[in-house]
Amino acid sequence: MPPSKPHPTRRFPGRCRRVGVTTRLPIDFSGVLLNAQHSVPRNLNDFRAVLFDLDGVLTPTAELHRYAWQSMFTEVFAEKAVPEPYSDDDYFEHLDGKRRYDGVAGILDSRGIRLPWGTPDDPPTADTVSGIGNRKNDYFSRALEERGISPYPGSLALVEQLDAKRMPMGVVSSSKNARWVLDAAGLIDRFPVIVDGVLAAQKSLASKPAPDMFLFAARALGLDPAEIVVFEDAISGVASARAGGFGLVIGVDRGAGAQALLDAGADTVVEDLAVLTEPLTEGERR
Ligand SMILES: O=P(O)(O)OC[C@H]1O[C@@H](O)[C@H](O)[C@@H](O)[C@@H]1O
Repeated sequence: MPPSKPHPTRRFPGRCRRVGVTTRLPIDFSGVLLNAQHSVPRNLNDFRAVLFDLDGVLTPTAELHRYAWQSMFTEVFAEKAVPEPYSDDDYFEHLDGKRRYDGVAGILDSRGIRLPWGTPDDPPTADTVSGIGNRKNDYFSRALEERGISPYPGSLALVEQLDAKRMPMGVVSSSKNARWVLDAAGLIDRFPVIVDGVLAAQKSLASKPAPDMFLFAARALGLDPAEIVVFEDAISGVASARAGGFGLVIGVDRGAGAQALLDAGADTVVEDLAVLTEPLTEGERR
């Protein structure tokens, strides 16, 4: 199963190897929606690293999570005869961007259901918050295995351009499957810093919208949050980066809604990271 899949678990050093290189990120923001409440620089020359959320920012796995949550909660709500059916609004309000069991607890709470928390080892049949979360993980794992995953082309292009400029980059994802997804998408070697749901559990880092996971990544990079750009598609994730005092928070609208992301504290919202890539030169196009 994904969490125990044999990945080359890299322990990231206290300080990212590539930090300290003075990098320039000459991205032009003209034409991109800006939040009038914050002053957004015209370019990113003052920033020294980039942190990406994973599901819905680098890879279309938010779709798989949505499908898995919907399948599992439809089943569980039927078993428990819950009158208000599960809907996509539940996903964006209670689950998107949050750690697995926090999401389950949020939805159950919204329906007035209280269950024991259980432990991460609970089987998918257990009537506990953890058991229900693990039941969803079975759906997610099967879907990922059957369908596979590739990065969004625009996200891959931006990551490649930043990598070429030796920009330090990291991933901050609530998912315990993050390393599996990054590996399957061929991205894992791009990121010297990965803060995922497994590490968050080990270090007791609070779920987004608390800033803990992003702040942990900033410390691993050896940088002040104000020096770092964050890309996030979840309302909870945008709020988390804003609460952490990150220098620039770019919302990626994959369904949460541009206004909701701006309201949560995004400086700007894009629909795809491709709009931030530099155009290819004639030679590169050939
Ligand atoms: O159950 P996992 O793989 O640990 O993922 C937890 C959460 O991870 C987040 O990245 C996703 O946005 C959520 O949809 C998901 O529920």
